[in-house]
Amino acid sequence: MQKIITATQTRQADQFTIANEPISSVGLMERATKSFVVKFMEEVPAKNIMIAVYCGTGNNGGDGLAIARLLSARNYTNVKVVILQHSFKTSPEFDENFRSVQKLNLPVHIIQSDDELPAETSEIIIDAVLGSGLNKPLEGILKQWIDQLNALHKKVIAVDIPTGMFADEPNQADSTKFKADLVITFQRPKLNFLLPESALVMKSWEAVDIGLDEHFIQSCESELALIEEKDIRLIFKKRENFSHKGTFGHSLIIAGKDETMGAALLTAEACLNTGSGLTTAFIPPSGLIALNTRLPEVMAGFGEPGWQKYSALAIGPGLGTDDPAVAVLKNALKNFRGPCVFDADALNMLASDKSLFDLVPEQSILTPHVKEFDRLFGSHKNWNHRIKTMQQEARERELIIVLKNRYTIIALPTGMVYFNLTGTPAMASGGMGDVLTGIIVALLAQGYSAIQAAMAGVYLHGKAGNELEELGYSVIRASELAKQVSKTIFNFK
Ligand SMILES: NC(=O)C1=CN([C@@H]2O[C@H](COP(=O)(O)OP(=O)(O)OC[C@H]3O[C@@H](n4cnc5c(N)ncnc54)[C@H](OP(=O)(O)O)[C@@H]3O)[C@@H](O)[C@H]2O)[C@@H](O)CC1
Ligand SMILES: Nc1ncnc2c1ncn2[C@@H]1O[C@H](COP(=O)(O)OP(=O)(O)O)[C@@H](O)[C@H]1O
Ligand SMILES: [K+]
Repeated sequence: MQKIITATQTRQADQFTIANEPISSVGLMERATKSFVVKFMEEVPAKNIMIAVYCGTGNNGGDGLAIARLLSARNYTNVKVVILQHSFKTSPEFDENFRSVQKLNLPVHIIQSDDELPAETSEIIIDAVLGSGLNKPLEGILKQWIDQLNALHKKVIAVDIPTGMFADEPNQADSTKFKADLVITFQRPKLNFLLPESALVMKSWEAVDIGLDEHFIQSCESELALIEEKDIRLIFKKRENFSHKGTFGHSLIIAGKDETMGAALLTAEACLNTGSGLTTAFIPPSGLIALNTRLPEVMAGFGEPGWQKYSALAIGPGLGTDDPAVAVLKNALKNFRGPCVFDADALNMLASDKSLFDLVPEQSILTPHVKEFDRLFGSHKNWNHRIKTMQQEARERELIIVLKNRYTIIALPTGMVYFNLTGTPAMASGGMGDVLTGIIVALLAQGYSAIQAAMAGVYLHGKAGNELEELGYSVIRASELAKQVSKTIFNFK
């Protein structure tokens, strides 16, 4: 688990590292920019490409100057520096790197407030204008310059954070930000990189280690963290020699209606492949032939389930929200006493009847996508706002809320909020959420706690997608992912 820290805490981590390593501030900048350059060289291997490094006059600008010098030392032959002198205030680290650059044979253009931007012929722009020191949206001449640069549609690689983008405060949708193809960021991704609004500003990001004091970072007060593979490895138990189907629990899936039987099949298939000992799917009779044909390992259930024999329940995929579906949900809420995952239409029914929502047992897992989330908890002005809501609701109702997205967010009853980084846009296809529900219920049935099942389930789901993408899938069918998950778990051994 890696804590996500704010811009202020990052500054404190810089200061702590400087004081305790010890290392000078400019030495830390040198280390950061060397890490940047290593990643940059992987992205842009052609040494003769024209590169313009746009620098501000603070430490992000200081980074830009150091990067220009380091690229030049690594035989990039067409590097120039453009300093946007929107203010006459410079940082000492900027000054020191400016002196170093002046000793080299690098073209340096200083643009002052009443100057026009010169024509730009470089193919690559490095954005080192402003970083985490941003304290207000861009305005005046700086905004004009960045608007002009955006209009050039060059390939832009930003240092640490795109100019004009706040790291952790909500960003105004219409404020000017320097649009980046790639952000090479220091030590940790910033919170806002993980939220969908960032797509307006940046296409991708890579975090590079700059040797900030990790002990200090992990001790920062933060309720936000990234899930790491090692966290999931700690969760997984090996299947024992004398284990049998009874060891791995019995999953109950209540899902599907005539038009959406596939949702039930996908949930059940993922559940099987995640190692549930037994799986029973309560589906309408119209789905029986499909179930028996496609998934002979799964038992079909009709009528009233014998609730006590099941270890875990998943309810909702493709279930519909008509009166019989409501009756089924009410019946489950009244009678089932084991761990539950509520998905899709179960969430929609909970949203339309808050008295039902209040019956959801503590430690249950809810897996809404954003629309289901807003139906449950009301509309939100932005994703930062959604995180606050899920944190509050998870705490108050003692639930595990899994808000699905590119980076799925998991809020725990403790108030901690985890971001999952596995997954790929190749997974953006129908039925993928049903598969996640099947994975989670299988983990619950095997005796993993709700927190473990949610975290490991989300991680595995995305990891299976990554594995398939590496095998050459540009789009992944949910049923392919449901198959892959068994191999993904195997790879964990
Ligand atoms: N050793 C270290 O410390 C390391 C630091 N590192 C690097 O430092 C970066 C942070 O640097 P930074 O704090 O100097 O801030 P930066 O983003 O360059 O801004 C400069 C100044 O601009 C101003 N300003 C703010 N908003 C504005 C606006 N809208 N329009 C106009 N001006 C505005 C504001 O000045 P003020 O308004 O307060 O006078 C601000 O102070 C960080 O992202 C990373 O790249 C790494 O090298 C690792 C080691
Ligand atoms: N761009 C993406 N990157 C990573 N994962 C994605 C992406 N788009 C969708 N997913 C994943 O696919 C699943 C979609 O869930 P959901 O919207 O409920 O699908 P459905 O209702 O079709 O089953 C979620 O787990 C989500 O995280
Ligand atoms: K920047």
